[in-house]
Amino acid sequence: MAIKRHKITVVGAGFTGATTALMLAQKELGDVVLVDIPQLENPTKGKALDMLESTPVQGIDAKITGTSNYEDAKDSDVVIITAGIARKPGMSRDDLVNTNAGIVRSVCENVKLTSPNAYVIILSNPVDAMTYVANEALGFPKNRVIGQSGVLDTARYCTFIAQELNVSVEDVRGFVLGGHGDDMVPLVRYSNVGGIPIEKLISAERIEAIVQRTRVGGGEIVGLLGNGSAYYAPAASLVQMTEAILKDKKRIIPVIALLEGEYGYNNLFMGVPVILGGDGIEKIFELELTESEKAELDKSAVSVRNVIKVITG
Ligand SMILES: NC(=O)C1=CN([C@@H]2O[C@H](COP(=O)(O)OP(=O)(O)OC[C@H]3O[C@@H](n4cnc5c(N)ncnc54)[C@H](O)[C@@H]3O)[C@@H](O)[C@H]2O)C=CC1
Ligand SMILES: O=C([O-])CC(=O)C(=O)O
Repeated sequence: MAIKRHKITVVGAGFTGATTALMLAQKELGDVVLVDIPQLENPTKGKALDMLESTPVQGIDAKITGTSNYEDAKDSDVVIITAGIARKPGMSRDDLVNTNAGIVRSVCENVKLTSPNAYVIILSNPVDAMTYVANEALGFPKNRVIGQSGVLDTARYCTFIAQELNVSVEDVRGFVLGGHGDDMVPLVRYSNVGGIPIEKLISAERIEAIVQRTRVGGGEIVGLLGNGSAYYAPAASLVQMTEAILKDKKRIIPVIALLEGEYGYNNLFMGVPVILGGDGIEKIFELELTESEKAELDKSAVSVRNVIKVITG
């Protein structure tokens, strides 16, 4: 049988969705279908066509199409969900929960019917709770329902460490665990630069400042943009996750996964380090945590559960 290109659907053709579609095409990860609501069908087609017309200039082979019809997205290998509203200054991600739960649920009902074998990556906020909602609506095996938070939060953390030391971002390694809220848990003990623990290179006071800036990193961008939230780094994070799956790279990265006993939590979707490869979430790593790290993770887990309670009652 002829080898076919991968098919990747991005639901939500707004800032994050459109940026993700372009970045996916630029990496030639597959053909991209951009889906938005029927009222926005023409602008969605227009964005996709504009991107497609950039491909000869960029020297990339990828079809990019826009639609509001899930039949066009049929049998996608990966579906990325960015549909929903974004926060504005003064709002928390949790303020989006009721509106976005309805949107994510209806999107997932369509995805379930048209791409039953897809690996689904959720971005819509509050993302831990939205991954829970997606899982309920999809009914897919847990390795195929994956939320994005940790790649982005870790990227921000590593950016700030590289800036602090004036070294290459390529040499910075770290992990941010927990929910995608202001009580996320950057793991300082597991962070290094070129193998050197950051605690040997940066003062405790400056590390604490980096941790705090990471925790409110999304809010920093929301404050600067004034009318929406981050999209370049979130899109890059989604592309890294998609690439890990489609190329079976077996990356070790933090994603939002269903926890069934890991770290002592049950029936909870939250950010933990996993192997992400051709079968989605292939393994969850349970890192050894100190008492204070575990207490921070517990606090973050309580926040995630409280948001889920808003929708489940
Ligand atoms: N988890 C994370 O790390 C991040 C999450 N986000 C979240 O991603 C979401 C999208 O953010 P942006 O792209 O900046 O917002 P945006 O407003 O630019 O785009 C959202 C798009 O979703 C579409 N949409 C709404 N209902 C839909 C439906 N039922 N079906 C298909 N499309 C639908 C809208 O028409 C709009 O085009 C927000 O909830 C935001 O908070 C954003 C950045 C990072
Ligand atoms: O802050 C927001 O609302 C969007 C987001 O999740 C992020 O950029 O981390």
